[in-house]
Amino acid sequence: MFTLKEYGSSEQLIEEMVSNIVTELNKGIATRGVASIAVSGGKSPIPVFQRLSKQPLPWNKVYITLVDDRWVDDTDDASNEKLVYTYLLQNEAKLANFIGLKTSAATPFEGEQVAQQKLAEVPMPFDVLILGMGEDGHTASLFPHAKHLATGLDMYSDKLVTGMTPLTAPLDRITLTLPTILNSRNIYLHLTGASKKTVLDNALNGKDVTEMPVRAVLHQDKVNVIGYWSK
Ligand SMILES: O=C1O[C@H](COP(=O)(O)O)[C@@H](O)[C@H](O)[C@H]1O
Repeated sequence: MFTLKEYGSSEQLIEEMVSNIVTELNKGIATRGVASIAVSGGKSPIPVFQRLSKQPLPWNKVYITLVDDRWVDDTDDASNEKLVYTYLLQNEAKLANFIGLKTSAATPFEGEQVAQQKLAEVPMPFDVLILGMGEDGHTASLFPHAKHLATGLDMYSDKLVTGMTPLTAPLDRITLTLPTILNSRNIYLHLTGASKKTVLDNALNGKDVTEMPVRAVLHQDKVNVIGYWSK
């Protein structure tokens, strides 16, 4: 089920989203002794990471991973892993356990197996998984009309990750598959700006997941998805 929360300012959105993340991570730690969160890359998460990194939590009991990454070196500005190190694994959150998806393989397709083994260290279901959405309707690195999209969307597959070559963006990627994304207790879809609201409305009003892969997350009844939107 999808619910949209709209905020008057991005500051209000970030404050509430971070407070909800902290609540869910604390709940996970109280119940299971550990908690996990999968985060997106791109630009939208930066202020969330900055605020989250300062929250008092038993961070040594928190596992952080990525929903996707670009197949670039971790020193490259396009690397989502670099983004997490720069903005989230700071301050209090320095103590968290981070498990990235990138490996030393030459391509994400060759790296899938090792990435999958790394990911097995992260407690699942994720307590929280945060998604973004591109103007083309991609989420994580599930890209419209991409060759490996069917693999990524296959709910009967036991693959945790798949390589992806987007047609609408540069760089090969590795991404969690849809069944892995939906193996979450809470999914938050973080959107900023009027144009993303229009894209979201289009996604909610149509069914073709090949055209807009984010629909596979919006139109499912396995896990509640909360959209956080502000101008
Ligand atoms: O390429 C990517 O883009 C999306 C959206 O990023 P945003 O900056 O427009 O929010 C992101 O969710 C994904 O993780 C990233 O790899």
